[in-house]
Amino acid sequence: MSAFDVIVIGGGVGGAGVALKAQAHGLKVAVIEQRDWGGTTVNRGSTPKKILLAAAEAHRQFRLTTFAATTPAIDWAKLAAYRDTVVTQTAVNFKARFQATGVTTYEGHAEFTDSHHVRVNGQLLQADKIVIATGAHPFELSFPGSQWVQHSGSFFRSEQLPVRLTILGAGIIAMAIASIANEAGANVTVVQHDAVALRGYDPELVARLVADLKQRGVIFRFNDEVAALAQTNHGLQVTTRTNATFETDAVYTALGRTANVADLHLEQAGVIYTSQGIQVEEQLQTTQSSIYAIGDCAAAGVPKLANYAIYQGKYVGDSLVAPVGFPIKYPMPVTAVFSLPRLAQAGVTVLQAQAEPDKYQIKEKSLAHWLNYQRQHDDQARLKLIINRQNQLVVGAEVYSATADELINELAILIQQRVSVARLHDLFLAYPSVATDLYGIWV
Ligand SMILES: Cc1cc2nc3c(=O)[nH]c(=O)nc-3n(C[C@H](O)[C@H](O)[C@H](O)COP(=O)(O)OP(=O)(O)OC[C@H]3O[C@@H](n4cnc5c(N)ncnc54)[C@H](O)[C@@H]3O)c2cc1C
Ligand SMILES: NC(=O)c1ccc[n+]([C@@H]2O[C@H](COP(=O)([O-])OP(=O)(O)OC[C@H]3O[C@@H](n4cnc5c(N)ncnc54)[C@H](O)[C@@H]3O)[C@@H](O)[C@H]2O)c1
Repeated sequence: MSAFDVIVIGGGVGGAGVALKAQAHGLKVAVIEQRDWGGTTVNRGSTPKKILLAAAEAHRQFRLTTFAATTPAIDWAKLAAYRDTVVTQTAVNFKARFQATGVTTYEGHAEFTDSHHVRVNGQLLQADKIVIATGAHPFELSFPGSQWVQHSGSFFRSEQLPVRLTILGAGIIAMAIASIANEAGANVTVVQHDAVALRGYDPELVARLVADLKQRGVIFRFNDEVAALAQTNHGLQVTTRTNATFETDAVYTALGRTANVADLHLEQAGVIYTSQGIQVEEQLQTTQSSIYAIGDCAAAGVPKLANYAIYQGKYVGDSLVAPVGFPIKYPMPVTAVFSLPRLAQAGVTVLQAQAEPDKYQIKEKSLAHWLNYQRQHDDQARLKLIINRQNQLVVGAEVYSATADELINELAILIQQRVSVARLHDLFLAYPSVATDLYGIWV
């Protein structure tokens, strides 16, 4: 039987965060991966998404900025081949990094036999500490014809662009798929069961994005759900709860994700989980103190995002050598929706500020007249800054623009460093750039 100081179940970004930290601390570490090294992020999430998005973005920029009579079409087959090359190479590098640093890798499905033992490919492994980093899978729906439904990951790895595609859910993944597919020439329909798209983001900025996508031809069906799908000679016939019918070629779900816990035999290890994921306390220990859970599989009360999974992984990697003795403390939240244009937020949100008007003031600024936005025809670009009324410091920001993901990171640095206008003006930056616009927009 092989024995380790730490076994990590799951070779995604969270698992890598723990394993590489623990290894750097001199521990003997094993990582077990059952499917693809790099997990969701590398294989079905942000890596393939951002490759496809680059093409859609270039197409949109060409259309908006060149005044050309026609825009060349995206060659989806070649784009897909390039995407697969990048994904494959990234996954290979992911595994190679473990091996280069001395982490032992296993390929196969891991399951607990007790709180210190895990079985993989019939082999029993033992460890003092075990970290569960098994991620999550797409939420499934069940209705007549639901066997024709694919997951969002299938869109990001598709070989062909469907002519007509339908997305279930109007969340963070749906908006990225709708933006990419629409720009690449597909007819897109988004079905959202209630009236709220991109829950948690400023509804006014979300309405701008929805209106923008509608104007480009995306159909939104709010307050509706798909009730049945049937195969026809021409594709799939969709019937909704409100009895609307339409034809489509592919249906993708983007309805949220459920923790991967079912086949780990957690009961053998004394680890409790709920529908939210594996129960963890504030130092990410499960109900069995030698076992931790991190990333998308843990019910830790934070967004299920790659940056949180990595942060939790590093925290646990440190705790394994010397218990930190204090709860995990998360940095200020910073997130982006990779739609065209993008939405991004940092710190206190507009919705939180609106709920506490005595505490926060919201300052809204159009960005459209700044050169960086003019040159990109980004004429809807907007920024909302949240100001703490007591000390007049900026504590949050939301941005709607083609480059919102970049600006939000710059704003996040200013917010976290509590940078004053005077200090910002002392900074010497390359001009003209998105960063130098900050001279004019910071309060
Ligand atoms: C389409 C999409 C786009 C996204 N885009 C972004 C983004 O832009 N920014 C962002 O921050 N986040 C994004 N996310 C979220 C991000 O991908 C996840 O938060 C992140 O992957 C979580 O990392 P993890 O290590 O917890 O899980 P995962 O990356 O899912 O890794 C878990 C690994 O564990 C393996 N595993 C599971 N069970 C077992 C077992 N029993 N034995 C062995 N191995 C097992 C799985 O095969 C998997 O490889 C996106 C997600 C999706 C689906
Ligand atoms: N840029 C990023 O940071 C990024 C990008 C993609 C994914 N992610 C991560 O992936 C997770 C999953 O994303 P997602 O877009 O699948 O989930 P989501 O929670 O963002 O959105 C799901 C949407 O589907 C709706 N919905 C639920 N049931 C429905 C039904 N039957 N019919 C129609 N609509 C229905 C929900 O109301 C919600 O609006 C996110 O929570 C996030 O953690 C992050």
